[in-house]
Amino acid sequence: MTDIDGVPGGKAHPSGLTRVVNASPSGVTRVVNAPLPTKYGDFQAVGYLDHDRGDEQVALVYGDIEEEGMLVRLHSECLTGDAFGSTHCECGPQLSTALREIVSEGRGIVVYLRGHEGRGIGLLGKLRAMKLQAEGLDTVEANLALGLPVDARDYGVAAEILRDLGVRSVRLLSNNPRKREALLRHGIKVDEQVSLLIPPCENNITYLRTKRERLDHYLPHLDAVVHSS
Ligand SMILES: Nc1nc2c(ncn2[C@@H]2O[C@H](COP(=O)(O)OP(=O)(O)OP(=O)(O)O)[C@@H](O)[C@H]2O)c(=O)[nH]1
Repeated sequence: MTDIDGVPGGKAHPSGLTRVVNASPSGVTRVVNAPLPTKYGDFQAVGYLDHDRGDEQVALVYGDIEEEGMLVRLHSECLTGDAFGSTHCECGPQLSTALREIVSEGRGIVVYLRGHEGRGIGLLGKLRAMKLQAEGLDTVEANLALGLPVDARDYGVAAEILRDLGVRSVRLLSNNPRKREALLRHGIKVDEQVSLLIPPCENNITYLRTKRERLDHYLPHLDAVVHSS
């Protein structure tokens, strides 16, 4: 068990508010731990600086950290879904469900991945892709029509953050097999992939079917939905 305030090599920042830990060789620095009470439960927000990309990253930690088998969600940033409640995708409900499941388990971590917006093509790229989807392309075709990769996300920073927190193996809350493969590649064991199935709605059923058919996401619950498109 690792206490996130007791990181080896950690030292109190003169401000007394932050804790600065030496940069790890892999390029993330833990900058601050702050209590984050939420409507789901009381988390610790652990803030990191990613030196390679310059991104500010955050991990939400609930309960005591275990080295093995932590329930972990790697959540790709989605301003439209997470903050605005867009029903184009299921990102918002996936985030809230993950936070709830972690609280109900008593421990777990959400790594909220900045720089992953739009599967890595950025907010403006995603909005342009959404416009093309409204005109009839699917989510894969839309990225390609813009001359952008279908999925440009890298999970190296997520693995570095998990390692810094003292996590060696996870139960991964995700329907995307590529996240599992990416974590394994970056040296974090995945004991289990725990699906995060959100009931579809009229606005996202086509998008979800595309993710299942073209991006290999595990979404068996879509079979139960009457085909409307
Ligand atoms: N390019 C693009 N990205 C989108 C679109 N809708 C949502 N996203 C982004 O997709 C990312 C989430 O990826 P998904 O493929 O939905 O799910 P995932 O994270 O791979 O898999 P799960 O772990 O099961 O959620 C977020 O960064 C969203 O901003 C879209 O229409 N086009």
